[in-house]
Amino acid sequence: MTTDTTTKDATAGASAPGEVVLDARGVTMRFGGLTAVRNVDFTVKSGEIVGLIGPNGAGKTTFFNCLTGLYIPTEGEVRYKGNVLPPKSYKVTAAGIARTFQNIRLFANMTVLENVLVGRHTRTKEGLWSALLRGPGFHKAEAASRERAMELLEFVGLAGKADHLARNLPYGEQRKLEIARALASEPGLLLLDEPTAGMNPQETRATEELVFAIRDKGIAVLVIEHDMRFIFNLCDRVAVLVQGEKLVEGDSATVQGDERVIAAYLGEPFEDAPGDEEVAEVEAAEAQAETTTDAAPGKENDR
Ligand SMILES: Nc1ncnc2c1ncn2[C@@H]1O[C@H](COP(=O)(O)OP(=O)(O)OP(=O)(O)O)[C@@H](O)[C@H]1O
Repeated sequence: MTTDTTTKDATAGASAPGEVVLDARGVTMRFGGLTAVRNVDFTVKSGEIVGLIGPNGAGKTTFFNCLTGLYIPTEGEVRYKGNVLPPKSYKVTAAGIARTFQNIRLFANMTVLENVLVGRHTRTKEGLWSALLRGPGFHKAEAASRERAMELLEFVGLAGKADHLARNLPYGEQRKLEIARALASEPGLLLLDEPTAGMNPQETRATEELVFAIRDKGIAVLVIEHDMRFIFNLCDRVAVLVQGEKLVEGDSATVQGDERVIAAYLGEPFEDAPGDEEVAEVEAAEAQAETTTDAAPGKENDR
């Protein structure tokens, strides 16, 4: 049981159901002449799992970066629980938004437990002097942090590997560890950037279960992913970005059935798609060719 006041409990970042936790208004991000994200309005409420999808280069990661203080939007603003985001990513984490990255960013030569402890630094109040002097306050805080880190490892299924070096974990477990480290900052909103990239189907299903369990703790989740089956199984709501703009937003069925989404992924249907007449002509020509071949003596031996 966690008793120390320097740490928060498992649901510290949780909010009342239905409360808007993330509110992005008119977010635009330009890089020189290129507009990567254009005038996007977007909200996430507590208790929700929201998906962000779109073809390559649609602006998903850029938008994520605008939500985590990595980029300051050229226009528009982002609020977390009513407050405009601070312009530094560590301050955004401290405010309650945690994230994982498309390319895993662990401390490879630290243990699994140490990686989670690093994620807790925004939630411990012990200062430099306390750490240097290693007084009773420091030891108490450290014990509480370890206890919480172990709880999180238990939650993601890695408690048995707390002492392993992060670099020795298989790929799927490294992704779980990243999630545990993000949860260590006790967020109210967790952003996952392609959490199933490179995973096999079993690992993907396990990740789905893990995300549901995170949501059940009262943490809102926003996820970017290319695996459509994963997204449509998982999300209460899905937004589609295309060329930096939000094209469609709705529940899975609405988004899956929207012709504009299909067109954005597959390209517009051919204007001159072959009609019945053309198909009949081709079939007739093929039949004719077959007859000619069969009739030609010694044809088999010519090959
Ligand atoms: N730092 C940057 N400087 C200049 N252009 C950038 C920068 N970051 C992204 N872009 C451009 O912005 C556009 C959107 O890129 P972004 O990576 O956000 O798309 P994405 O939807 O995440 O793509 P993917 O699914 O391939 O990861 C692209 O044209 C990209 O080249």
